[in-house]
Amino acid sequence: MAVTYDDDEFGLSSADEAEFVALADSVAAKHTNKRKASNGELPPAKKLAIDPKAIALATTALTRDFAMKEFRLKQKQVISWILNGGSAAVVFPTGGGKSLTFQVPAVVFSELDALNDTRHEGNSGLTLVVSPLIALMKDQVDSLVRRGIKAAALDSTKTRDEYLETCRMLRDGELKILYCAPEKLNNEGFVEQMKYVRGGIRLLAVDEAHCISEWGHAFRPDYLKIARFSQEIKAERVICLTATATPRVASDICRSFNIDETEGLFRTSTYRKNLKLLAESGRTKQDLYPKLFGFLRTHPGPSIVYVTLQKQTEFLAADLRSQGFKAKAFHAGMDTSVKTQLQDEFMRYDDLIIVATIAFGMGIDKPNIRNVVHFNIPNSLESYSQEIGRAGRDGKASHCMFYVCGEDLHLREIFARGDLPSKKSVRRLLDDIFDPTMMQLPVGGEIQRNHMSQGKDFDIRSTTLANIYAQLELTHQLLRATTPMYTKYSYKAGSQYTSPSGGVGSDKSQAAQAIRAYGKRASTLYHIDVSAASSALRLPRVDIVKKLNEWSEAGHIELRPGGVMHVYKILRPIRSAEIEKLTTEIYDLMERREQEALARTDQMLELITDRKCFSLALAQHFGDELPGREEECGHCTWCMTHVQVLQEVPPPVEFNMSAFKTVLSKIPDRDDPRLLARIAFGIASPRVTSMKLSKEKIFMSMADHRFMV
Ligand SMILES: Nc1ncnc2c1ncn2[C@@H]1O[C@H](COP(=O)(O)OP(=O)(O)OP(=O)(O)O)[C@@H](O)[C@H]1O
Repeated sequence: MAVTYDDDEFGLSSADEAEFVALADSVAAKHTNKRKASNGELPPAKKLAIDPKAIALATTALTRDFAMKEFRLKQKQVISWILNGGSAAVVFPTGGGKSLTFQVPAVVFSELDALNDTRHEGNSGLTLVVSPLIALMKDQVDSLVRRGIKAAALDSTKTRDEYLETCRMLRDGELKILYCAPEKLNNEGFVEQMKYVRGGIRLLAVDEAHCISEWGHAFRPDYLKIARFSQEIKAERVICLTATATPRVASDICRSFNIDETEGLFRTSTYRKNLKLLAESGRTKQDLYPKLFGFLRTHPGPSIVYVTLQKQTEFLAADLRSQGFKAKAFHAGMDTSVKTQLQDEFMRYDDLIIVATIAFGMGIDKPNIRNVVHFNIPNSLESYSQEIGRAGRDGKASHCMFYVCGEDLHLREIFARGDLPSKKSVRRLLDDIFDPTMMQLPVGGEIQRNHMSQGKDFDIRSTTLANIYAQLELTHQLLRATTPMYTKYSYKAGSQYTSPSGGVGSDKSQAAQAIRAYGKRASTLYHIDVSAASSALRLPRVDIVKKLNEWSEAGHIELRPGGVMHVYKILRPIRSAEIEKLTTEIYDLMERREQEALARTDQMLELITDRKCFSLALAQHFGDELPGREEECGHCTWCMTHVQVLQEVPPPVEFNMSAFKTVLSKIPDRDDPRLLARIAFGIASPRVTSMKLSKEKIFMSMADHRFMV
């Protein structure tokens, strides 16, 4: 069984690559002069005195634009701090209303400017929101636009016309809020565009800000670049939002964005008194099925059951249906249309159980979810807290059940250990990045590297690879990612493509000729290597990409970009002798991350196996207490029974030499001991996949052993 990882649905955009560079240039040129002070620097952000007028405007906006009666939690404090010129970190629980803390200021800035006569119309600047989920961005933009607020998102789903309209609104200073994915910050054109946006970046909002912390459970290298981006675009102020931040992660966020930790950190209690945190253990997974069925029978209502693997969602949903429940599976591998339909159904019905991977839930704002069940061990206390936070938003009693079983530990260990390559792999990767040709290049020169093939060649997962590049970029300041390129495109051709007189046939431009000459047909698809065509014909590749996009938008072809080539600028020279040290530093850091990932499982288990109130333990993990400093919530499994939940771990097994010999007999390679251990334990990797081993009997044949043995 190969482990399929679920991740958020975000990605590099296809249609915008060529457009962005060209259009950003024109926007940049137009506004360069307007915003720069005489020394080329922006004037420092002007701090407003705390202004009751600002709060009055915010309150009016709340009712007028958002149709809400009053502010919740610390929304008002945050908004006034932001309007006052401060940067903030906001830690509100899931569904706490974080979005409003940047949306209200975004609307109010221009009104405040008019009132104080500080800026002319159209110069009130932009609120830029960096958010990892395309679906979430879309929901928020749709809802803002419905309310008459000028908002847009830049992502791969946008048509050319939508994109151009966004650019026009930016130029005219009409746009109030722009959403983008963190990957966008690698796009040079975009960074330039944001540097010179009309009125400047008044507010940079960073959603899911815990991803910037290396101590966080969901660290994402692209997030590390946001702090640098914020400085480069001279954002006047920043707001970082998260539902889960331990004190250490919150400090990290504040430090990265220069946020005043005493005054600019707004944290509200994570404790939700209507959530009953429950746990039960079983010796085997089989023991837990009847318990789950019984629980769902006695606790009816909309429910989410979280499992780890995509396959499990299907199996368990089928099991539940056979027991008479209305249950459906959901995971990231499904078609977008199916996922959207499932989400709609879940919103509509009051008896549907969704069995899902972690891909389900972000952006689901259903008030009456009665149960959130974890049928496997959650990733971390942070994920657990976020996932259970989806229950009972209507304030009514809801149940959060965690079924724990020793068998699941293996699965968690697979996840925790999957990202660490062998040290040799890291060294080979670095030798490939810093190859002799690269070493000859001057500072400022560019190198191109294909992550996909590097991952395969050196047996490193794509997330790990991105991490290593981020370290080279931010920690070691050797490289800097710039706009990635699609080297290869595939397309399906419509009748217009082949007709000599149609729109495409009559196109005699050089780019059109290049496509016709280099687009090679293979069954139903044409494939074109844009870089090869570009260098052979001495034609800028951007022209070919533009033409492909143009035909695609006109409906003549159906375009599918592929083969991303990452482009890096050289920031400083490196000597060959440095590479060994660099390898050790990078490897050591990744090894530490592996240990932290393992520790997160332990923390998750301690929460429910300790002799302690679950709600208190969870609150304390986030640097919080129960209201009134109570020691017990009174409604978790511990408080209700005062009996410890025992996690039944299978006893360790003796090392099985014959099983190991079988592994050795099937794998002739002896260059990487970790590869052998991975196969025996059941950890997939690019090399394991390319050797087609994950379906072999030896794969996971020693899953009952400890990995380190
Ligand atoms: N002051 C308020 N009064 C009434 N409803 C509010 C208020 N603030 C926010 N809401 C509503 O609460 C819901 C959750 O808000 P929002 O999506 O901003 O939460 P969030 O903190 O971003 O949650 P998540 O962590 O899940 O992203 C939304 O439906 C929003 O309209």
